[in-house]
Amino acid sequence: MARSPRNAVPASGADKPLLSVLRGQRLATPPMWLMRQAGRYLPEYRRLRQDKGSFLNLVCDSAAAADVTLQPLERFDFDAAILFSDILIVPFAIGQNLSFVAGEGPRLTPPLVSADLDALTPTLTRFEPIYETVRKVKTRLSPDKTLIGFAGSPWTVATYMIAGQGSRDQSETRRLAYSDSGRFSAIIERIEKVTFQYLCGQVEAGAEVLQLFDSWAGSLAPSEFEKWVIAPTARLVEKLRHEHPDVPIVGFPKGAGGKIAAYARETGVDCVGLDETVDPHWANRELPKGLPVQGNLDPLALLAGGEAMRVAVKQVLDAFSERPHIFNLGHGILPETPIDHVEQLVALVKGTNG
Ligand SMILES: Cc1c2[nH]c(c1CCC(=O)O)Cc1[nH]c(c(CCC(=O)O)c1C)Cc1[nH]c(c(CCC(=O)O)c1C)Cc1[nH]c(c(C)c1CCC(=O)O)C2
Repeated sequence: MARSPRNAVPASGADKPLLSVLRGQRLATPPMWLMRQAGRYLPEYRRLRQDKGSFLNLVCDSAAAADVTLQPLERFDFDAAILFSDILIVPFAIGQNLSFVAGEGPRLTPPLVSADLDALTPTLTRFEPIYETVRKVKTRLSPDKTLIGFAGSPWTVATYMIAGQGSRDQSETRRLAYSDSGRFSAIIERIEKVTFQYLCGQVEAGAEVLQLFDSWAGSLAPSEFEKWVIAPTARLVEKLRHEHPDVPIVGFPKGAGGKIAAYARETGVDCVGLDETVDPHWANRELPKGLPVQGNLDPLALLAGGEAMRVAVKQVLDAFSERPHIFNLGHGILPETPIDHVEQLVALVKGTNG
């Protein structure tokens, strides 16, 4: 099925390569950014992070979070900045307590596996510092760069809210979805509603693209995937589209394998993010013609660097040479990644490596 670009390119976005690709144009040099590009592999991030004490303090300090958002663009010729925040700010605003335990990951209390949704007191003012970060970044961003806002998908956010933490196979959440689908639907719908408000707030503050991170999309059986990944994402995309028709939406159903084709056809996203386990040639064959894709270099190829990285980069570039493509990793950059490998990657993708 051929796909025509949904939006005409407005004058304000005409000189932003990332927006051009999201509107269906193929560029000879793909625009690029890296998931988790602001983070622990950067010494300047580690310094600021230490000064602020906790990750949540850093996220809620708009001036510092704006600095962190822009740090990677000061070093590398990336085409986009991604708001420095976290997908778990939504459960925080829905009323769970949020903390990040060093070496163990996030904690949300009370976990909804035992607590009732109605016991939580929504506090949407918890979004205010994030919107302020967006405004601050926007005033400092050069005109050819794009600011990406984001949220987690309802399914992935639900897995954290229910377990109260990350989980290996999301089994508590998958079990609840089968055993009490009414209660589970209510949780999904609450997340969907608050995420919609949150993303609209980001756009109103200046975000130009939205990405939905669905990190645990891969853990669901196909019919459950339809119910809890595709349907809520499609509803969210439709509402956002109605409110902000010019803002492209990238969906990233990590680990979804062959179900990515249905995701691309049925959710209405403008671009599909691919993780590194997806064969780019398969994706190019199976995804709707003309649909932009984002990805999907293995973060470990970047970590390894050298000839292995060069080969892997070429495979990704070649596979998507006839489709609108945003170059990215298949998942977040690893904290141990050497900075000079990132420099080499940018040179390879941008063709400035001689
Ligand atoms: C599942 C998920 C989370 N957060 C996110 C996801 C979806 C993507 C994915 O699958 O990685 C998304 C996220 N988290 C962060 C961003 C910022 C923007 C970016 O640079 O991409 C984004 C887009 C910052 C962060 N979020 C977190 C850090 C590390 C915090 C620190 O500095 O200690 C950063 C930079 C913390 C976090 N946040 C989360 C976990 C599980 C953890 C702990 C694990 C870890 O430390 O990597 C939840």
